[in-house]
Amino acid sequence: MATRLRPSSKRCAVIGGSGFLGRHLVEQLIARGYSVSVFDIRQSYELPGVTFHLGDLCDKQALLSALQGVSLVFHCASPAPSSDDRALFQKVNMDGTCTVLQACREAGVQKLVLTSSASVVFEGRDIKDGKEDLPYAKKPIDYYTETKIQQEKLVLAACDKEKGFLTVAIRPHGIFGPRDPQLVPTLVDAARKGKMKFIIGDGSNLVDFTFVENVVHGHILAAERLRPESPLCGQAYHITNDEPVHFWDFMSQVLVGLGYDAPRYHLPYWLVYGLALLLWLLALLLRPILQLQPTFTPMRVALAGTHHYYNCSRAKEDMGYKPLVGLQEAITRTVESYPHLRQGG
Ligand SMILES: NC(=O)c1ccc[n+]([C@@H]2O[C@H](COP(=O)([O-])OP(=O)(O)OC[C@H]3O[C@@H](n4cnc5c(N)ncnc54)[C@H](O)[C@@H]3O)[C@@H](O)[C@H]2O)c1
Ligand SMILES: CC(C)CCC[C@@H](C)[C@H]1CC[C@H]2C3=C(CC[C@]12C)[C@@]1(C)CC[C@H](O)[C@@H](C(=O)O)[C@@H]1CC3
Repeated sequence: MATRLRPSSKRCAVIGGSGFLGRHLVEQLIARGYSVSVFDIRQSYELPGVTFHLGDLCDKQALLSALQGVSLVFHCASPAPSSDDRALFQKVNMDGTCTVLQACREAGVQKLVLTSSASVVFEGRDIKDGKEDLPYAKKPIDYYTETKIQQEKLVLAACDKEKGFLTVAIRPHGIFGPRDPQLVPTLVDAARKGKMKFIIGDGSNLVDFTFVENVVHGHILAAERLRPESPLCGQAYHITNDEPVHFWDFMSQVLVGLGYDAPRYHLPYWLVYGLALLLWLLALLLRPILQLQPTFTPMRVALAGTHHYYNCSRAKEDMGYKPLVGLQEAITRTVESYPHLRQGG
């Protein structure tokens, strides 16, 4: 019989540790004296103190070998929202998360911190200062959101103090920062194609964008405060920059910072949303013969034209969370980190 290593409290695993958030989390964990095993389908960097285990999180045996001697697991793996692949989201975010839970229990892991998303409550309608008690979206706009809801439910329901397996979910919103493959690159790509001239709606909608280092801080606080007697067990926590900003001001700051023009002309929200829906249907119909990836998806248009900002006082009260980096500094640092995406660069 295989011997099980005794879990050490400073030994953790990051599932999805090769990704944008995962890598920032790994770097901070190393700086705080943890030894880290990264489990991912790819290896995107090397770092002293980090061991890479390549595998799919749907494969329990592969997970089990990576979780040996680990007491704390962060699960921040997911297919990219832009893939819009229902089968893949179900397999990885739902079935795969069940496998992660089984593997954690079998390997004797004591704590699991899930990266969920504030979007689990977003249905395309305004959310102002939303608290964690908002109901899950009944009609999620895309497959990504649909499976993130199921994933969060699975993880929170698995919290079991008697069996010594504690879980918590972090719900960040609009993560940005250096090395993000999604927000800034998509924005710049759209600007280069001349698609960022327009403001969707009247431009007054307030939203949260959260600097990646603040999201990492929230994850580590949650892990360290998660104990049998703490209020964190089986709960979800919003982690934001706590500085809602006008969506189009944020986009303009990033674009202008990189040398592009800010969007200027207004288009009615419902017109753009309707067009995005038509385009999505067309892409779905043509999928067997042609792979279309529209820039303006219904989800992106909804996010660009509504209020969606969240209250993070639960995280402040229960885990002493406070953003470490303010929004202006975060935007400056992010813009500076993308010299290759500058206009003419
Ligand atoms: N980026 C955001 O704005 C945002 C906001 C809220 C929540 N989240 C959540 O944060 C987490 C991290 O997102 P990110 O932006 O860093 O994404 P990312 O794509 O950069 O990282 C995800 C990582 O998961 C890995 N992965 C995917 N499928 C896997 C599988 N089957 N087995 C093992 N590894 C697999 C990928 O290889 C990648 O390294 C995700 O769970 C996402 O839902 C992201
Ligand atoms: C083409 C324009 C209208 C917009 C260009 C920028 C967009 C690519 C981003 C603006 C808001 C971003 C965002 C996400 C992806 C990238 C944007 C749409 C998420 C949907 C990614 C997944 C997360 O879980 C969501 C969350 O709740 O944090 C993100 C919400 C914001």
